Amino acid sequence: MLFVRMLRRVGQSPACGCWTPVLPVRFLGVSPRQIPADANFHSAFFSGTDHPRVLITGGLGQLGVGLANLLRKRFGKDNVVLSDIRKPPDHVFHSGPFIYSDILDYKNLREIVVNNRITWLFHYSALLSAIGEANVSLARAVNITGLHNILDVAAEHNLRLFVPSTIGAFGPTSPRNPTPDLCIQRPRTIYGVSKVHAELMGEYYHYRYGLDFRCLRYPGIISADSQPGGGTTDYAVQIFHDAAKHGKFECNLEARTRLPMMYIDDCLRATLEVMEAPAESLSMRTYNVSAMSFTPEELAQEVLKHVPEFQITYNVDAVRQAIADSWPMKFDDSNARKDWGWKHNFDLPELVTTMLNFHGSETRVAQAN
Ligand SMILES: NC(=O)c1ccc[n+]([C@@H]2O[C@H](COP(=O)([O-])OP(=O)(O)OC[C@H]3O[C@@H](n4cnc5c(N)ncnc54)[C@H](O)[C@@H]3O)[C@@H](O)[C@H]2O)c1
Ligand SMILES: C[C@@H](O)[C@H](N)C(=O)O
Repeated sequence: MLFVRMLRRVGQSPACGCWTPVLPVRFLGVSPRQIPADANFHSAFFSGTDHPRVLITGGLGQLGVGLANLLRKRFGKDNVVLSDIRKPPDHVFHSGPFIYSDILDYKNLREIVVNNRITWLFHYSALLSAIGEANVSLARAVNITGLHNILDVAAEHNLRLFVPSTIGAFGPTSPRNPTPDLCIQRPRTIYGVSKVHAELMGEYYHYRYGLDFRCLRYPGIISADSQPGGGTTDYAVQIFHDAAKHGKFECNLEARTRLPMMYIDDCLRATLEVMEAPAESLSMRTYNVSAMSFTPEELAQEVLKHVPEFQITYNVDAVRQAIADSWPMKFDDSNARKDWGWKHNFDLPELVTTMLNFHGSETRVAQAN
């Protein structure tokens, strides 16, 4: 299929001297789709009763169902459409609108946005760091080509767009302890490269076309009722299942590998908060967000307080270890705290108690308490 993009310049903004909304328009067939020159791309206003209509892509992964639950509580069940290319389990299918959406299919994306009158888009589809290294061409397609489709559909339909980035957007030449928002970003994974690309493209679309792009760099996210999708930080989720069930865990990272981490409730709340923040409060469009930072050894010590017989052993995965060694050890998120009031609720002790309470009701955690 031939995609041709037309850039339409409509004049210069007096405030910044930059071009005011200039739109990429895709031609599918012969008729160009044009958007009124006076369209407001910076912020859509929603009153208390006029909620955003939300689409979540890649929604059946570790984070999407939790995000849908949070957004449905806030905006109403029917205003949040979850989508993925996989078949949803029964409880997800019955919990609110679900739709098939392949982000590589632009026409399908556009149909969904139009038919559901979408105004906010949370773009969660991706291949994560470890699985991306095992399948570089698919990661490149989903994480880069897919992102281009998302940016275009968001710009064409005046959506507010959230795209998560990651600690993986930094590399061995970045300052690692702490890692600030603005510094060298030369990641060595296809995942990291695609996320730096997403940050830069989103910001470019913001400054060039007025797209309301918002992005947080998440740490490794730890969740109790959803499984991670093939990342380097997955050990910090699996350890709780294994500690509660078997009283032991084999870790695929070295004992002293320090990485930034966050409990899922903090991550999803940060996501909603940055999307609801007034545009004037955002001095940047891509922010680090942080909560805690620990090593497998430190995590195991905390688990031991709840599961006295717990044992951790190490069988290091060379690919994951090399990735982890190139990532930040600690994240500097002072800009998020200053600009839109970010504040985490879960530190290591609360995280471990919460995770083991979830997994432990009929296991050795319960017996120990
Ligand atoms: N989980 C974390 O620790 C973490 C940390 C930092 C950033 N992030 C980012 O947050 C987002 C969500 O992460 P996650 O952990 O839920 O990921 P995940 O790997 O668990 O889920 C990704 C989803 O994308 C879907 N997907 C793959 N190809 C697709 C396609 N062509 N079209 C539509 N969907 C497709 C998959 O089916 C999957 O359900 C990702 O962008 C990820 O990079 C996650
Ligand atoms: C850190 C994050 O992006 C993901 N959990 C990964 O390890 O790939």
